[in-house]
Amino acid sequence: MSDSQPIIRVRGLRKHYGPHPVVQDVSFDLRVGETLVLLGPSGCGKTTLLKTLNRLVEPDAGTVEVQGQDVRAQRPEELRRGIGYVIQQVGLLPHLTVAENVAVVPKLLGYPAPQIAARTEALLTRLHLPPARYANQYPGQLSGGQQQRVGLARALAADPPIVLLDEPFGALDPITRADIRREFRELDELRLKTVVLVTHDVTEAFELADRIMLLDSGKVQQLGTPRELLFQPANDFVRRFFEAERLTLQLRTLTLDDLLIDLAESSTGISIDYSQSDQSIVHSNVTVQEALERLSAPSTTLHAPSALWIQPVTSEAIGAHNHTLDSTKVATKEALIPVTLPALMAAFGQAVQRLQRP
Ligand SMILES: Nc1ncnc2c1ncn2[C@@H]1O[C@H](COP(=O)(O)OP(=O)(O)OP(=O)(O)O)[C@@H](O)[C@H]1O
Repeated sequence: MSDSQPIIRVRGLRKHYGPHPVVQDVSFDLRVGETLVLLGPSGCGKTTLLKTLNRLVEPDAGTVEVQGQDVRAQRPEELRRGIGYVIQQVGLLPHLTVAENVAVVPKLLGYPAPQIAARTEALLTRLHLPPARYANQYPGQLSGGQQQRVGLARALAADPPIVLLDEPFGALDPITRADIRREFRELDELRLKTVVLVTHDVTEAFELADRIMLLDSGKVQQLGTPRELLFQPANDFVRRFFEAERLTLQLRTLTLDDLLIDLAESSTGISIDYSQSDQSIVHSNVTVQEALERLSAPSTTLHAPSALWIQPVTSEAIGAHNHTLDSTKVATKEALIPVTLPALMAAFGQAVQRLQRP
């Protein structure tokens, strides 16, 4: 398999249970290292679709290729060795310790004991379960969030190139869930893997996905980046699905980079006291949400800064900034672009309008 070939290739997949179509003509390609989130209302077929990838469900029609090979040509056990799998009900073996649970698959694969021990220790450490404290505990002695981390460590133990996750954070309270999601995003181990994750949580999908597949009644309604689904919805179902959280999602999806053109316009005429000492610098790749929080949260001086200085960090931003400098002559702090709260809000509004235009 060459690098340009998809690691997962699905064509014309269909599955019925009795008379009910559960997966209807689904096709997609996944690139190595990509995270695809399957999103949609309860019962829309997310789990069924996920399980066709590791042959826990056999489709009625269509093909699934993993690493260039039709999965039907591979023995299910062998196929699953290259595919980590995490489910909401974790499924840890209660009579095995944490370390033994993590070691199950590498042991089955006959890895040497010292290699398994080193891998287990490294994974537990990375997942914030210090081995000295947790390796010899039993699942029943752990919190739900800790069990979930062990489940993830177990799925990663044999270093599979693909990981399937079915509502992996579903059983956790919202705070633990947000924490684990952040850890999950920051885990180098997972950045290199191809991940397919099932959720019905829109925020989770937007935080974790490179692309989202939004399903309804087993049919793909749209497959695209979070930004595409938000700003170029393919149909009314997609539009309605994100309606309740639209503003929050827009604030978290757009970055200051996206607003630079609009900031050039909305900053004109706003007077900024450049001498003020409480202004702080943000990189242009932060989300609008983060910038808003910075401008409205109390700073160390117990009041919010009156302005932020945006430091362009991407080549597009630097290009746009040169344009800003020419047109507005904001040259006092050459490398930085000033923004106040009203200017940020105005630019955000303009950017949303611009991006929503067909
Ligand atoms: N083994 C099965 N036998 C019969 N019907 C099934 C089976 N598995 C799933 N279904 C049905 O197929 C439909 C899709 O189920 P699936 O679990 O794929 O949905 P989902 O989108 O993952 O739902 P949820 O978000 O609620 O977990 C549902 O109507 C479900 O009842």
